[in-house]
Amino acid sequence: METLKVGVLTVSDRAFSGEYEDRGGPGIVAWLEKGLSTPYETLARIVPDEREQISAAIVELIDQHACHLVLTTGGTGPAPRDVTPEATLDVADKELPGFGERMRQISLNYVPTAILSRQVGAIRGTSLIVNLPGQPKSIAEILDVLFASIPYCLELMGGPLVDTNPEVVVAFRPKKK
Ligand SMILES: Nc1ncnc2c1ncn2[C@@H]1O[C@H](COP(=O)(O)OP(=O)(O)OP(=O)(O)O)[C@@H](O)[C@H]1O
Ligand SMILES: Nc1nc2c(c(=O)[nH]1)N[C@H]1C(S)=C(S)[C@@H](COP(=O)(O)O)O[C@H]1N2
Repeated sequence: METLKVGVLTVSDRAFSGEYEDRGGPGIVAWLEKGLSTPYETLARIVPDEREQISAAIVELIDQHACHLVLTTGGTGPAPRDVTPEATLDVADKELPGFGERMRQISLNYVPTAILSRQVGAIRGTSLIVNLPGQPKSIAEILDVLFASIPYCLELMGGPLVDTNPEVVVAFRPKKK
């Protein structure tokens, strides 16, 4: 049985330069540790808010390291240097608009500024890319709900069977006819 490979990409000028310690990448890894009940591996990268470097990191994680899922954090807002959604779509074959819609809907339960995130979900080849905001607390706020739809998405894309810890989130799979 193939093991799920997750690319974890922090997009932050200040975490990249060392001005502050990255809490985004470790926050995603910590969420996977409590949220997943099936085996997985993670590969983490940090890049500054530079469109080409973000795209290159996504391509490296998927094309060279065969990540089935890439979770990014940061750079989704309206600030001039926020370009993660554009960099994601630059290297995507298809967008999955429901991911952005659902994530903003979830986040509105926490902050009115949820609408400022331009985060997207997209497909490159047979891999799923999901943008999370930069606020470290937003990672669990979103994944605790959103991850219900990710295992079935990975399955439909031909990826490994992934299951979740039901105390965190229950993976939804439609019943077979
Ligand atoms: N990787 C991270 N580690 C720790 N805190 C972060 C990280 N990314 C963002 N934050 C926090 O969340 C806030 C909002 O994130 P955002 O992505 O908008 O960052 P920013 O203000 O554009 O700056 P930067 O790109 O330098 O992180 C930041 O101001 C910072 O306090
Ligand atoms: N769940 C959740 N979503 C959130 C937030 C948050 O704290 N929690 N912050 C919002 C804010 S303040 C901004 S500006 C946007 C974009 O954040 P980013 O530029 O750090 O990606 O995400 C929004 N989405």
